[in-house]
Amino acid sequence: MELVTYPDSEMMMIEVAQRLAGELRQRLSQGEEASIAVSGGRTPGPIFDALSAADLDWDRVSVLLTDERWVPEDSPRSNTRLVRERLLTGRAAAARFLPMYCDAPSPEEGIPRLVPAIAEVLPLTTCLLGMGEDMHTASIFPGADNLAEALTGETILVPIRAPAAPEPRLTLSAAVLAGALARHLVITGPEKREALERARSLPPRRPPSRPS
Ligand SMILES: O=C1O[C@H](COP(=O)(O)O)[C@@H](O)[C@H](O)[C@H]1O
Repeated sequence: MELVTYPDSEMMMIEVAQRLAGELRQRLSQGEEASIAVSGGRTPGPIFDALSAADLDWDRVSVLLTDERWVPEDSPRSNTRLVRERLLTGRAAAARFLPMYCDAPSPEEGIPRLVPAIAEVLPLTTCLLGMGEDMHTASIFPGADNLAEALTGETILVPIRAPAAPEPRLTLSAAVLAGALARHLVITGPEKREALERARSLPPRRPPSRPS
């Protein structure tokens, strides 16, 4: 893992957006389609603002989330809502969005409806991850009910309930995230830096195999 630090977060957000756009552009120059999974939460908004203006063939790009809270799209907690408002706009409005929420009563019941479209765009061209101060990334939370499956299982989407998460969630598994051709974890502030160091000091798990 290459650790890059920036003097200010504005510069970081712009540079990360440029790197993501470059990875998508390179992939599109080699093939028909590209895919990007992005985190939700409070951090990535400025990256989305910059990325949405990138000059690339967005109509050949699939956009999905790394994880979603099981709330309808009009909820302020919806990661989908953030992506629609800040990323799928401007030039990027031409991209294809693959949902990670549907009107099923639970994530478990939604999975069969959501997985087929996601399976089609794997491996991901690139992936933008965030991290919480409790070390969760995507919605892979310490203490989550399905933590082992999320970390070492071979499924694509994993339902998650965790003490620190107010609602049920769906997350891409570590296998899908690890299978991305490029991965970026973006954090800001000393608390998340400390969380990152804690996470890096943990013993490694069995590396996930790529889902079929
Ligand atoms: O709940 C979530 O949290 C993480 C971190 O979010 P942030 O608000 O601290 O930036 C995010 O990466 C994840 O996608 C989201 O669902």
